[in-house]
Amino acid sequence: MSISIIRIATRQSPLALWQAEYIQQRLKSIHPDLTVELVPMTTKGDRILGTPLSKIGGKGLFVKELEQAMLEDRADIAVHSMKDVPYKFPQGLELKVICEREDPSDAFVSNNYHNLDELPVGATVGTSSLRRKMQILALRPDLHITDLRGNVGTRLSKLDMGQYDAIILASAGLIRLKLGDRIASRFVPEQILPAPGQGAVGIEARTDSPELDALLAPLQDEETAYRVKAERIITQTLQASCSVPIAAYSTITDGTLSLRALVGGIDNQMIEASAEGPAETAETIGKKVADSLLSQGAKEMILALGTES
Ligand SMILES: NCc1[nH]cc(CCC(=O)O)c1CC(=O)O
Repeated sequence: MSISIIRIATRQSPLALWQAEYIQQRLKSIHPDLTVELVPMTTKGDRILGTPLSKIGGKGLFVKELEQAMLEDRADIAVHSMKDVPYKFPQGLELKVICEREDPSDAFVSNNYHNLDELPVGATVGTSSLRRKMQILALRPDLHITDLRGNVGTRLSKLDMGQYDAIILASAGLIRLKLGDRIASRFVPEQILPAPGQGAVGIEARTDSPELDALLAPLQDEETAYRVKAERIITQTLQASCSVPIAAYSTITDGTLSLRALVGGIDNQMIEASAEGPAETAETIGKKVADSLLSQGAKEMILALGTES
């Protein structure tokens, strides 16, 4: 029996819908006879908006309902921002493909200032990401970092209402929503190292679907897949939840993958490691960097964070 329809489980935020529609269009253009439908749903993460993510159980809250739908055969695939996908998949589901990466950088967004250096002493910067917070404070210890949640549009309106001098968002999300003109400047990885997988979307589906796998395979971007694989090994090896400030970013030049990662602890302590090698050995490179972080006490730092507040 051959597959004639693919149902995409999706959240209803503008960014989630963009990603689902992007995959819908790509699948349709590769397989013109295929019907590709969206199955919109609301997740727990969408319902609880007032509390910092790190306090309510993390990013997994945004994927559970989608995963349930696939396991119960109400949907066939889910499209994720790779940086929001926990490293562990539930029994019966797996990551199938990783698509081409958008700009992986973090963006400085402000109506009054061009970059971090221009901000006056003690200015207020909005972000709920511990990864962004630790790296901004390393560059500018004087700044006040305050929480900022909600989807991209909500975050921008909070900036526009004057609650923050600047906010930090992923460039990729802004570009996809055609809000790229809100980017005042982009951070280079030496300033703010991106989150593992930032800017890449991936597709999750049931493990027992070889026919579906064949339909999805052409969407894979090999370079991005190696890079994201290397970056995600860090989170996986350290078994870090999203309440741990972790950054990992890699590039591939002439077949050589270079990976750098950071882990933050209490009192703005920060450790880092890097390694490189042939792109096909992405996993080994990831493990090498993770081992170096472990030997510098990453595990103890993470445990200390957990018992902090
Ligand atoms: N945490 C929310 C989230 N998840 C994915 C993106 C967009 C960038 C991407 O696809 O990596 C964003 C917005 C942001 O962090 O500003």
